[in-house]
Amino acid sequence: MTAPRQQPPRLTLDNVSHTHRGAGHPALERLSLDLGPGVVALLGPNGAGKSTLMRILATVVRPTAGRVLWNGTDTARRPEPLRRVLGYLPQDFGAPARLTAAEFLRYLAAAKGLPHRAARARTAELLAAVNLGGEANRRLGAMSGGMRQRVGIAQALLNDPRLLIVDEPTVGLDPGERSRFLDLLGELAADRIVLLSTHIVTDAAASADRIAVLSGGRLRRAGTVAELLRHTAGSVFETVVPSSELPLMRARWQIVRTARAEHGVRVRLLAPGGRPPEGAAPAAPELEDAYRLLVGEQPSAAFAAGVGAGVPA
Ligand SMILES: Nc1ncnc2c1ncn2[C@@H]1O[C@H](COP(=O)(O)OP(=O)(O)OP(=O)(O)O)[C@@H](O)[C@H]1O
Repeated sequence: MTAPRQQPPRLTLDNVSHTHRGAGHPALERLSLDLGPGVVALLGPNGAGKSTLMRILATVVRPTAGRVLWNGTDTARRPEPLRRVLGYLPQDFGAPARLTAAEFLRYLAAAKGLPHRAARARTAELLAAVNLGGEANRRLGAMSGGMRQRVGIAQALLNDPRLLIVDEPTVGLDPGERSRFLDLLGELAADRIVLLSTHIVTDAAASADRIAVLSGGRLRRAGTVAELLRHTAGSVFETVVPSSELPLMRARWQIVRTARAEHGVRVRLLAPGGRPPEGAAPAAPELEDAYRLLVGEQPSAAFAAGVGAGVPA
């Protein structure tokens, strides 16, 4: 007999706003999103509202307006259905350095009420799932950052969550650890919603099925990488200028990046709907371009007022 299939989880944000007590401005404003299984990256700069949103979704704080629905149930009125199936890896999960990976997981399993034998079995299963089967007896204090983060994921999986929230998980990991960790999130997302917050565009590009770009408490756009790139088509240009012209370029256009070139500086810039610099060539958009366009930091205002007008257009 086959086990009955679980309904795919569904998380709906309906006009969610939040103003922290005593704060002069909202941390989140009228945010709406509908999420199913897969990795979703919340991508935004510092102060965008990512942590506030994650704490609302983890039912730690309530939105001051709007609703969050877990499989149709309002999580502010009835948080238990979501809490039962929630896994959370905060930025620093306070790994106790003296405990081994297995001791730490067995301790948490016992705290969640698992009997001794079940806790041992679950610990072994989870360490294998995060590719740490051979490291069960290594102390957390003797692990690399990437290994510790995988233990962090293992603890978040103890209750086999349907919603896994992971806050800025790749900070401090080297490139190899980072990519292994992001691959693991992808594997875990087959039948779960994995919500990853990050300000690193390449992490979002490498791991996410969908990306929600947040800045200033507002959802700027959500979609697949392809959808975000389509939105950016026709706005990205590259040109080479003498390095002395760079400040003026910055005053007039949003610069994505610069690189030294043989005869000056290669500049990648955004000119949405406007005029690119004379001689600039259109470039195929990348996620970094889409993100910068959506977050929309403007050319330096100090220059833009006057000096920028001197740049040849
Ligand atoms: N407890 C609080 N009280 C008052 N204001 C807060 C509080 N927590 C966050 N804020 C403010 O809310 C806004 C959003 O902050 P939040 O921490 O959610 O952003 P973030 O995207 O997670 O940023 P970071 O990447 O820096 O953690 C910021 O303006 C922040 O100063």
